[in-house]
Amino acid sequence: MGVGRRMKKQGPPAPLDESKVTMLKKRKAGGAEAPPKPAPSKRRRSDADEAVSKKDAPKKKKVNGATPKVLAKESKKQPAVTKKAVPVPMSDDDEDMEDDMEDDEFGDLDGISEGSMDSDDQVEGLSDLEDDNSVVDSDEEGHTRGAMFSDDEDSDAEERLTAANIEGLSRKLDAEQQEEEEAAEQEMQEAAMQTNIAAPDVFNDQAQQGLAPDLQLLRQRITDTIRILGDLKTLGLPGKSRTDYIDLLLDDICTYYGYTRFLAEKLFNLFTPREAFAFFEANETPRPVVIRTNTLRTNRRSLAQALINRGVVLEPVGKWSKVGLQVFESPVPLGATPEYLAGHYILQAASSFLPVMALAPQPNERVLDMASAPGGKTTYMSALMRNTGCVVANDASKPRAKGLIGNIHRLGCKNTIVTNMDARTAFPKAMGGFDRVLLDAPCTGTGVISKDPGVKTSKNERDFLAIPHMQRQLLLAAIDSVDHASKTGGYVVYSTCSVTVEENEAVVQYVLRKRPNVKIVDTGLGGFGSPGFLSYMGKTFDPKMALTRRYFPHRENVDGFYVCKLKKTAATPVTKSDDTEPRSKGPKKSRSVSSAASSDDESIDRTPIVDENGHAADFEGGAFSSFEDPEDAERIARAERNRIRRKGLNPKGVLNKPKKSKVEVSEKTSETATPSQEEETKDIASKKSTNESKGEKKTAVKEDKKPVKSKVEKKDKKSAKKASK
Ligand SMILES: C[S@@+](CC[C@H](N)C(=O)[O-])C[C@H]1O[C@@H](n2cnc3c(N)ncnc32)[C@H](O)[C@@H]1O
Repeated sequence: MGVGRRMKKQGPPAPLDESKVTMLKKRKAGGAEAPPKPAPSKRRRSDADEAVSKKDAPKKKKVNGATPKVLAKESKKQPAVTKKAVPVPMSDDDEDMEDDMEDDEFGDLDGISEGSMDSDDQVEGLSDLEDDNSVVDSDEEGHTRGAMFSDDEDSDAEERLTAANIEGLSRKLDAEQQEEEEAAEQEMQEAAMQTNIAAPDVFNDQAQQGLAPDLQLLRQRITDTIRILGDLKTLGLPGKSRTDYIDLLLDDICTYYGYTRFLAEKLFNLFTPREAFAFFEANETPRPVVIRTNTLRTNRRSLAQALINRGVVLEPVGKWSKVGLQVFESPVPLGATPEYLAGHYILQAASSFLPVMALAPQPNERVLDMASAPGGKTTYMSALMRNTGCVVANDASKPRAKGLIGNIHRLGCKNTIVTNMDARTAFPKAMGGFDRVLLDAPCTGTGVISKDPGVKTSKNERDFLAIPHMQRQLLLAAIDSVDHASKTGGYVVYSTCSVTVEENEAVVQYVLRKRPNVKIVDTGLGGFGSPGFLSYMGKTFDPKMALTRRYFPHRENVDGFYVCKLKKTAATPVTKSDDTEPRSKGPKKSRSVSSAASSDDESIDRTPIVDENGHAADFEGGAFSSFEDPEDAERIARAERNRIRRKGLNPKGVLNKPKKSKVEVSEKTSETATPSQEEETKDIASKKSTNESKGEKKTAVKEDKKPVKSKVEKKDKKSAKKASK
């Protein structure tokens, strides 16, 4: 609450220093030579100033079609069930794609979000983030707005640019201050109300008196319940437990914001009750409109100048990006300006810059963008690589791939190849050995509810099983497609626009188990964002999970996002299915699973897999196996012995005879599968076998029968017949 979120800066924010704006405005009025005067502490603008600027100011359309004041009021007073989030302008690509999506061949990916469909630009990786002095945040103390865009252009140009933009920024600041004042007043009223009521009886249902709930009362009850949960001992009613209060709160959240109980609970569990409320609230307002400068065509200052000349009010998105511009007001549609059509920028959510910044692709590298449409991140990568090297931009959806191609052309990316394949099976078979891979995975979209409120009701339990399953498969394929011996890279970045643990930390944890040849490394995104979870609902994760980053709408005022960077330290060993060599004892030799590797012995990578301390890792029966797991093997053997005993035979005698094992059979059938697919499938099978052996021993025995029956059983029957004769 408080300042409208669209007006709030993104990133670790500090309020805009109004004195700097005032100072520059005065300089503008009094000539460039006018000495800077100290800014008034309370009001930014004199009444005279205000009158002049109000008279002179052209009537500008807010980028979202509403004034910030109105927005703020809406967000404060109106509940979600009746209000709609103010729409963010869509990029041409998004609009084009809407119809196409209907008959998308990937209709089975219904529950999947395309994420924040935007693109990215010139970020030179971590080092640039650290020493980016050219981008000066407007809120930073001790510098003037004259240094807003960069330090490599003459100050006159800067002055003109700033002066043209200043009026809009000044209006923005006024609106912000007014909102702040209103919010503070409301907060004081709420606080006064709350302190008067020692322990409100939230179970006395006044909110639902008629047919429709009284949303004002409902909201009050939500805040009351949260307050009580913060001090249950003192404020809780006798006989009412924490669970009772949480139950009531969840019901109210569902009614007020319009979520299914299933999703409300899932999201609620990520936070404290108070923070959960802030999260649900933030999902009701759109994030700020951000554009990314395409540095293949222009630079940020020139772009800002051109747009300001068209009456757009903007500001650098934050110190963390050299290429982002946050747009506050625009009298022109941002998806149709000459600059847009000329490919000077792309509409792109701020959070979607982050995975590319973490990946930090370098010029002349070979990079794969596994799920790339509509290409916000692909085109950013291309720009960072200065149109050198090669970006393979893949997407499984043909209609979406068309939008991707459109963006690639518009933005002038010449180092990009578009492919249209299912990345789970295509990579690394079709292509491998990349220096870096980005997997911006299809997800449930719980981080972008403000853009797509349909998520509130459309995502069910099945989605939260099927989508993480797909994400795991894709991430294994991403890892297998990277060249661990790359001189410049060897990195994979995994990102989603979802905030659930199932789609983020749990997926990463799964691949760490399956691929001990990768480790989590720092994203290089600095202190921006929160660390990944180290534990959740009784599950603990790799301690390095803290290096992964989470972004939330209510914390950073960006779309909910997750970014994890992995470094591949050794080749992925081949699984048995494509290992034609006899197995030797001791540390396993590994083989690069590139497309060539599966067919060409020359490319066998014999680098032993080492752990972080450089010791050869022993994967016998370990992370790369499934039915080879000792406990599975033991279960299978026990079931087999029991089966033979039930036949009245001696298991020792029968089992010593040579026979075909189930593992061999299953290997043959899965010969065509890629390693990642195969392991994922085996993993599910292995889980199944564990469940069966726990509760359904009979089924397990029955399943084990098949491969053995053909040879051993027939022999047994024959010898039994002979004996009876
Ligand atoms: C989050 S969106 C990608 C957004 C894109 N990275 C960007 O920044 O513009 C996820 C994409 O994954 C694609 N996708 C879904 N399943 C896939 C698969 N098995 N292989 C490749 N792409 C897939 C979807 O078509 C969708 O375009």
